[in-house]
Amino acid sequence: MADLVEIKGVTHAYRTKAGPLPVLNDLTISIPEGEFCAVVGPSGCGKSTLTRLIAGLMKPDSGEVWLHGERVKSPRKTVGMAFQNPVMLEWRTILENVMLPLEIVAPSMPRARREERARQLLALVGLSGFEGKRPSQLSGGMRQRASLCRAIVHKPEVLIMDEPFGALDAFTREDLWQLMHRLRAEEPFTALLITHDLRESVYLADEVIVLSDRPARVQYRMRIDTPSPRPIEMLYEPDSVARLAILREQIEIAQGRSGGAH
Ligand SMILES: Nc1ncnc2c1ncn2[C@@H]1O[C@H](COP(=O)(O)OP(=O)(O)OP(=O)(O)O)[C@@H](O)[C@H]1O
Repeated sequence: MADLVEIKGVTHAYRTKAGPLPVLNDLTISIPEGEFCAVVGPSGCGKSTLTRLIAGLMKPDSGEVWLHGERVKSPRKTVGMAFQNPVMLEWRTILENVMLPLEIVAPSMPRARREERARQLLALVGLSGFEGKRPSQLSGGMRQRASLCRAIVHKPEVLIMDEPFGALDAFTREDLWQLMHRLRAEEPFTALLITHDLRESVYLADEVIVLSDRPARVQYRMRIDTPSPRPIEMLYEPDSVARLAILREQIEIAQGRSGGAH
């Protein structure tokens, strides 16, 4: 069976005043249904560009993007997205923010059902009692929890996350990592996570993909077969420490900084 997300030989360059800026170079990545894929790579190598291509917000110069066996040619309503700074509408309550994708994807769903679904997810992430608050009344971590609910409320084909935990303090970040595993157990999804945090990639992903410097190509892949949910202590085990060392070295190679001393 075809994988849920298929990126086949994608090459792309931005047109800039200074001429073409090649960002992706014959990139091929597949994510099977229900898997969690993390993409790491040097700053500016083209990771966010990849998320825009999957969401159908841009078309590649060559190559193909497929979702659920359908070629992506225009923006997809059925993709869930979460970013570093969640864009929440201040004039709507948290509950109404979370319900938003359902209004777009399932406009005929009765309001009571949309509300029930949003409340159920908010309870799952520990935000019961905050449904009526405005986004500015929540902490950064709470806003990110709500934004994750909004990203999965409509059961998206794929959940795309671009540095969603990057702006949070270390403790809140680890809390949210654990929450991701709980969410996966309750609400199975297929995910692509862009991150600069190697520990995050090892703790969360079934496969970690290291991209080379721009124009990005797949430089290295690592499978992590530890079943989800994973205890946070996993990160301190020798297997994880060894994986982190390999990934770190791969990033150094991608940045052209490896002296081969490791
Ligand atoms: N619309 C655009 N027009 C021209 N150049 C762009 C555009 N969007 C991104 N770029 C450039 O393309 C390159 C890749 O950008 P992209 O945001 O995909 O990288 P990234 O890996 O996500 O970066 P970071 O890790 O810093 O978030 C960068 O050099 C960026 O400046």
